[in-house]
Amino acid sequence: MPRTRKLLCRNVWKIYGPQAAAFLARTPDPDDAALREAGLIGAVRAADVDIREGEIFVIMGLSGSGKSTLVRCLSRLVEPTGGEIQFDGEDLLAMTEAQLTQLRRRKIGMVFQNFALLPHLTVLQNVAFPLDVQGVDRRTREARAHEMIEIVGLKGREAYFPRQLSGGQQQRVGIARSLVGEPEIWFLDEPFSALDPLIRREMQDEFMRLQGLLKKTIVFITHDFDEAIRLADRIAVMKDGRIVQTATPEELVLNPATDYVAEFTKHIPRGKVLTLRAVMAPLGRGPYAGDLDAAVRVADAADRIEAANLPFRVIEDGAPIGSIGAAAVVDVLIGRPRVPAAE
Ligand SMILES: Nc1ncnc2c1ncn2[C@@H]1O[C@H](COP(=O)(O)OP(=O)(O)OP(=O)(O)O)[C@@H](O)[C@H]1O
Repeated sequence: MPRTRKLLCRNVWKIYGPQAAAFLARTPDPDDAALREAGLIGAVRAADVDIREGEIFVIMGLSGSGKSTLVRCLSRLVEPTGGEIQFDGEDLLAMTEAQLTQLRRRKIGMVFQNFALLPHLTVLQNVAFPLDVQGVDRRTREARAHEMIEIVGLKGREAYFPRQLSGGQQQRVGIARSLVGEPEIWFLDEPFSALDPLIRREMQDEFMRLQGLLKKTIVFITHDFDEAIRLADRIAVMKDGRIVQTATPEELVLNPATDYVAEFTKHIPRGKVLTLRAVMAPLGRGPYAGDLDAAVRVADAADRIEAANLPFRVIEDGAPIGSIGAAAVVDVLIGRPRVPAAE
């Protein structure tokens, strides 16, 4: 996993209601009762987030858990009531309005659930719009917009208006527009929630393909745990304004921190989440059918492993670290607990 830190939050709070800042100064870690008594809403409570360059960081939680508020705090679209936020090592909360505007224009791309396209502009004009605001000349911005439209698969529809496009196509325009300024960090707030399930899956695949090309740092909000599992390098699970656990999908499934997290992970097919590293046996004497990467998910390697007569070596950083055979794969797929033996 990439290590350079992109965005750091320490003890971030967003409390809505009268004199929230003074209240937080007096009561540094208010519980439910203290907030209720003061007539305040703790939308984000003591959030710690550490987002690394190039990762897909998903914030997952049910409606009202504080996801949107937290993400808006990260770009100061919402002013945090307390805490510390660093963007590329710079103190976000100390920035002036002008610095923030520059930061949002040049470094941040955003996509929302409701597409938020400008209805009277064509696809080309919508995608080029952020560059227009930045004062980029027409030739350059249209050339960039054409490039992005092609990347999201809408070539040929440049002259259409949003109303002439399907929901999935409109969201592709939103995605192209959010990327046209070449942001360093990409915030997506429930971008696919308004789409029907089939199109939604297609857009998730498309999103992963784009990320393979662009390798952005991504903060992705969803209330759908399946979506989180499919897309995330790491997931922060929120409940009542608090982050209850931040972990890889695999860690969440193997070691849920609370019953609440366990409830989400319960129905997730293990093979889709567990990697070969998590289920492999010690290295034996061989012979082996071949090598497989330790980070591959069991479900993705299952066909190959089951079709072979011999086990595979599991490789990490070029070195063999274990072995995996068909029996172990079947155990994971049917959810049978097992102590792995060397193969
Ligand atoms: N401007 C506001 N004034 C008062 N309370 C607010 C405001 N914005 C959000 N809240 C409250 O903060 C809490 C968190 O809201 P938020 O929108 O961040 O949740 P969410 O997890 O993004 O929900 P959803 O998935 O429904 O968008 C909710 O209880 C909400 O009612």
